[in-house]
Amino acid sequence: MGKARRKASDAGTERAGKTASSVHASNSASSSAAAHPRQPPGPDSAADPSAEPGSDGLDSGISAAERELFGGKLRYDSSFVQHEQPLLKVGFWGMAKALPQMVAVVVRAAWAADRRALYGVVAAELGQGLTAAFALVAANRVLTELFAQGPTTDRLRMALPALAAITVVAMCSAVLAAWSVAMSGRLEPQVERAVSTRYYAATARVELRATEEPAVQRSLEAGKFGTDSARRMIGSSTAVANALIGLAAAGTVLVTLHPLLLPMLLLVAVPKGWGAVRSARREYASRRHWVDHRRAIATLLQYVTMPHAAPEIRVHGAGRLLLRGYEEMSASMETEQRRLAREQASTQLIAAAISGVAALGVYGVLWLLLTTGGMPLAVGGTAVIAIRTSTGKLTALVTQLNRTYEEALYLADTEEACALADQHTIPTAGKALPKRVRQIRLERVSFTYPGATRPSLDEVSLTVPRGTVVALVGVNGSGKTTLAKVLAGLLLPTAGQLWWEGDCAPDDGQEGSKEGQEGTGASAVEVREADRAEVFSQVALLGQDFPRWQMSARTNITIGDGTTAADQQRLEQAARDADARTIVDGLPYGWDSIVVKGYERGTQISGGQWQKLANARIRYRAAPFVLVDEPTSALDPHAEIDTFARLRRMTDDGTTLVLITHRLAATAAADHIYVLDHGRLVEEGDHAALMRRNGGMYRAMYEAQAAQYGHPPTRQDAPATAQHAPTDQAAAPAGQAAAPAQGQGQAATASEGGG
Ligand SMILES: Nc1ncnc2c1ncn2[C@@H]1O[C@H](COP(=O)(O)OP(=O)(O)OP(=O)(O)O)[C@@H](O)[C@H]1O
Repeated sequence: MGKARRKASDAGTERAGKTASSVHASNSASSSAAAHPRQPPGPDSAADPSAEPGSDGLDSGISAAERELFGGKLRYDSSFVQHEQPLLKVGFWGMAKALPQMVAVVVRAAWAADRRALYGVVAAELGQGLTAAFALVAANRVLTELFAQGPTTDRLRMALPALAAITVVAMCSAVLAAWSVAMSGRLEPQVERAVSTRYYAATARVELRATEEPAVQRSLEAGKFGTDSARRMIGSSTAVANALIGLAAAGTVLVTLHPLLLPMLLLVAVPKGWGAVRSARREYASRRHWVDHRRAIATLLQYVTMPHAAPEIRVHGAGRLLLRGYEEMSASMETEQRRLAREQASTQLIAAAISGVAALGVYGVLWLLLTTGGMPLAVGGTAVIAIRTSTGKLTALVTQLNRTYEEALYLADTEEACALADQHTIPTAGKALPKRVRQIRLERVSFTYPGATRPSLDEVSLTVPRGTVVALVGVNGSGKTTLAKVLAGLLLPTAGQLWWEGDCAPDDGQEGSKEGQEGTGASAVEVREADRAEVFSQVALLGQDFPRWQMSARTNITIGDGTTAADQQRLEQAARDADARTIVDGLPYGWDSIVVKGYERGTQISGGQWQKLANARIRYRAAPFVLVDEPTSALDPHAEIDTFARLRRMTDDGTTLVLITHRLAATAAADHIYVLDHGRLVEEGDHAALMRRNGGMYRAMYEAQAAQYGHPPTRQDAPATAQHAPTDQAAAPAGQAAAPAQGQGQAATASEGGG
């Protein structure tokens, strides 16, 4: 029993740890904690674990260190705690009634994953129940022979067949138990994989906007914890089945031997069952109440060993602060564990005492029956054996039922998350894009993030013509990144329309042509109706905080095209184009080097080198629309100028570059510049035109930057840095001519405000 409880506890700790890593991975953890401004309890509350958990479960149990380090109780906004109360509320019979439904979920998953293994587990468990019943019958036979009249040797000889049967049955039982272990060992990882694959595949297809909704976010987060619950449920359901079958077998044999034996068995077993339930609940309640504390401790320790925190840990003395917090918070945990152990011990003692009294009564009744001739001695002996084995089974049943129920709640979260993910999934069908996309055009596009009070994009109208460099400029928070995500089809406009416009092949029967354009060979598909997979296939993205895949240098580039097998030639070309080849040459294992430390073949690369790899990744993708957000923020001046020149050259083959950068020297070479402010398009034009605009936002930003170098620019000239940009503007790609008339009256075009 203790072992089983320990296991359940481990599972909980594992969960807490798992969440801790999420906390640690996301800066939002602390902000989330801050989002729950609670009045902290007095400093003694942690040291007074005898105090009942707070009614809201939030305020009590906080230590001084936790308050100092986290500004309050560290409560991660994860709904993995949402089922803790129901579990505590549901009684034993409630659990028992819910059992078939719970087990059905996992049986269905097992059935789909590996039927033969499932049959194997079921057969082995049924077989074990039968062998247990057989063993009791054989034991009864042995006792009957032993208590019979006659010389001892004769009685022993008579008992031999039954003894042999017991041996054979014990062997069969051992083989069946081993078979069950082997089959469930085969089944468990398959079920876990099936559930995980379903969950992660569904999650990866969710619309980006939906993931911004707190309810969806929470549900998807909660679903994570049920993936390994499916595996654990195989074990716990098997244990429940085992205990049930064993009990049924023992009960049947006992009733057959004497009708009074079954109620007697229950009299002994029920107190133990009560003790098990009470202990499991108390442990669960304690874990629930202290889970945040555990997680906070885990977070502290993770920081101590995290490479990116290492400098501050040493130089700022942050390590000392964390370790002090750890010691204090651990001391609170130890006090709680001592309290729990004391209470568990007393429950065990009470249960054992009641059970002992019941056993005394039972043995008294047995004695009475035996002495009055109401029961043969052999049957009495069998009853004692059955009572002993059955109490063990009943205790196991209660513990495992508790555990199965808990796991089933987490699994239900996963099921719910999958259903929600399916509800918000990116559609897999849609209209095909024009064969030759000429431009992306936004018509009064607005976008508001879920829960936001104001739009991040406000009626923006603009055009991104194929084969040009389009720069998005604006102060922090003006909506540039949001606009890039809308252009990429990741965020759908909450209002307005986004058109992918181009030419149809003469006879391709293209649907979605705009009215009035049919028959002209022109076509436009609105993004909501478009086949989104096709939209994504047109786009390469390099975000501000691009992912740094903890994988090989090769994969960090080839992952740019996850739909095809890695191509070495394409890889080499992409690396050369992004000036990343020299980085790979310097790595100890070349392309196979893992670009983070901590693994074999692992090595650390610099921030700028990461950025070059990411630049190579978008080249490897070879998509016609490339959206880059601050692609040079970590590069040295020469590398920066060179990278912008290389990016500019991408348009030579008709690729479109949407460039977001605060380095206005680079935007000077763009074909068209859109200036955003508070989500609105406020200016547009090329650099020279925008610089002629008196009081213009672009000009003000540009001049502020240039002044840093002590060389205020003249209004018309392109800056000196821009001259480093390739001079291939002369070979302006088709479609560029359409660029200046894009703002459609919303933004002040540079010529309007020309000074
Ligand atoms: N996930 C989000 N949820 C809610 N609001 C968001 C989210 N992302 C951005 N915003 C808000 O939208 C607005 C525009 O943000 P965006 O990241 O597009 O600006 P930006 O111009 O790219 O800024 P920066 O120059 O700092 O990168 C900001 O007010 C920001 O707070």
